[in-house]
Amino acid sequence: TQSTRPQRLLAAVQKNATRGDPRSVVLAIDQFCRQKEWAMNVGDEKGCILDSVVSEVNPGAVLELGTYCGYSAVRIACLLPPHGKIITLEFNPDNAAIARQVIAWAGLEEKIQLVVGASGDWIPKIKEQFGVKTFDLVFLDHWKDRYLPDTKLMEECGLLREGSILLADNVICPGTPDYLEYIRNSPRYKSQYFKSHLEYTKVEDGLEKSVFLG
Ligand SMILES: O=C(NCCc1nnc(-c2ccc3[nH]cnc3c2)[nH]1)c1cc(-c2ccc(F)cc2)cc(O)c1O
Ligand SMILES: [Mg+2]
Repeated sequence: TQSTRPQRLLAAVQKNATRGDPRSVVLAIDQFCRQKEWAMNVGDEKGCILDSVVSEVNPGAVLELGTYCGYSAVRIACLLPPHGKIITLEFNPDNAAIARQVIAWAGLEEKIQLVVGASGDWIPKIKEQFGVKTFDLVFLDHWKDRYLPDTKLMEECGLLREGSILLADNVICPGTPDYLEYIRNSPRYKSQYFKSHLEYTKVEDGLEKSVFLG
């Protein structure tokens, strides 16, 4: 039977990356996506912006919405402080199964908690289920029409504190117009746009970084 793109991406990781070496996993995925098949990872160009934000925030608790194959979860987990953890949410169980194996190849199972399900269902349960008070950093990279409702839900569930950082992928392509309009006009956020390109292409895209002011 025909393999899927995530399965071929995992095979490239297992062939070209060194077990337990997260940076070699990131490199193997970027090479696969540049040389073989495009895939919707945040990628190397926007990934450098992600790295700089993670390093600056030095987060103890990270929430990622939209795991896909685990590329950004691995990239973020590499840079966490010793007790830092990331909870990452994936909707599609087949993608989650691939992401688990990518995360295992990188040797980051202890730092990355992968959860399968819908953000709207999970966000209200995170505090009790995972003993998290608030998140220092949230990386939004899931369905683009969920960025705004899930941001409002995180506010309502008390998952954000004064100084929490939201970093949103794809605010230009595919685009998240309602989220951008809200976050850039809300007195409760201070936002900054980082112009870049859609992963592995010359198409414009960017990351929107927003500080929750409480
Ligand atoms: O759809 C994307 N990403 C979403 C994956 C996901 N993985 N998990 C979820 C989830 C997780 C919990 C959820 N709860 C409710 N919906 C949920 C969706 N969503 C995406 C698409 C593109 C893209 C650009 C140009 C094109 F021509 C085609 C595609 C680029 C990107 O960087 C993306 O991130
Ligand atoms: Mg994305």
